[in-house]
Amino acid sequence: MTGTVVKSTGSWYVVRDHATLNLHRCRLRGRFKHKGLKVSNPLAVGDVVEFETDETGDAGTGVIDHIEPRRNYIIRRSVHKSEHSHIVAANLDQAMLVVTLASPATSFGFIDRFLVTAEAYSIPATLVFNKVDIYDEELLDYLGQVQKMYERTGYPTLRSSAHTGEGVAAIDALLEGKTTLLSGHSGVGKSTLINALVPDLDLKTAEISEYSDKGKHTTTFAEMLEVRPGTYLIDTPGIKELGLVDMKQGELAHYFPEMRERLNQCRYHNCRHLEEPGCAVREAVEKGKIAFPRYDSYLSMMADEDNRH
Ligand SMILES: Nc1nc2c(ncn2[C@@H]2O[C@H](COP(=O)(O)OP(=O)(O)OP(=O)(O)O)[C@@H](O)[C@H]2O)c(=O)[nH]1
Ligand SMILES: [Zn+2]
Repeated sequence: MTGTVVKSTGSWYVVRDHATLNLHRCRLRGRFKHKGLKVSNPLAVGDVVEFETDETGDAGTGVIDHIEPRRNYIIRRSVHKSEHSHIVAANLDQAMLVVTLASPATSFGFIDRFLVTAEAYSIPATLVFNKVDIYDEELLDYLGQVQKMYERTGYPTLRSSAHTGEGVAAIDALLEGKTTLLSGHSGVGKSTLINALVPDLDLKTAEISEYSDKGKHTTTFAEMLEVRPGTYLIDTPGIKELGLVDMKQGELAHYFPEMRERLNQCRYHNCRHLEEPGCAVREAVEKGKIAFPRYDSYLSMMADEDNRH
């Protein structure tokens, strides 16, 4: 049978059968090895697997014996060298970042890091500006400018209020028929939004944990929630920021679309877009064609990379 992993505890996986939509608590048969991928978890939420129900075990249990090749995946890089990285989720159609300009404001640095990560994995990303119910006129005006900046770069944006319900239908429409990774820093209202988007959320999460909590290690990496059949949200509780893939410093500009399109216009092919003469990126920043906050994020990410090496 074929199914999708909707929750992983490290030792047990909850798999939704594609045919019946029933949940099965599954373990892995044998050991799975990744070619050239050093990760602590062989399977992640979103993985499509072949499994067999376990005749001898409890009803609803099974054994996974095959993993389908992934369309894409997001890895959370370990902080310490001794630790392996782990796969947060696989087979995503898009990513959505919930942010807010108030209480507490999300920094451009945080937003841009997320967008760079999504670019690196070729996953389309959307920004949702939540809590608009508490923005005053001035802040709403500023929001308009911020939205314009991201829209110009190619990222769709939405306004929402989990409290008044504004924008929730628009978010729901964007999710239709897709598997979406939902992310956001603590306090932006992600849980409140998920509650508004996923009907019977408590029931559904209870049902999933009934299957997974029987395992010993219940560290949850991520969970796939059903908005309706065919439409899924992947929540990543406890993950504040996605780790960037390992990239060479010279690659960073490729993950800023507005820089990417100008790279071949720089005088030097190995231009880092810092102080080099004849830099098309800097020129575009000076002419206002590249938004300064975006370039500023680029500079601070370059500095971070410098510190890591
Ligand atoms: N004014 C306003 N407050 C909101 C909105 N959405 C959420 N909040 C409030 O913001 C706080 C945080 O909301 P949560 O949904 O718990 O935020 P979260 O992003 O899930 O944060 P964690 O639970 O820490 O991960 C709560 O006090 C919510 O009531 C909104 O649209 N407008
Ligand atoms: Zn340059």
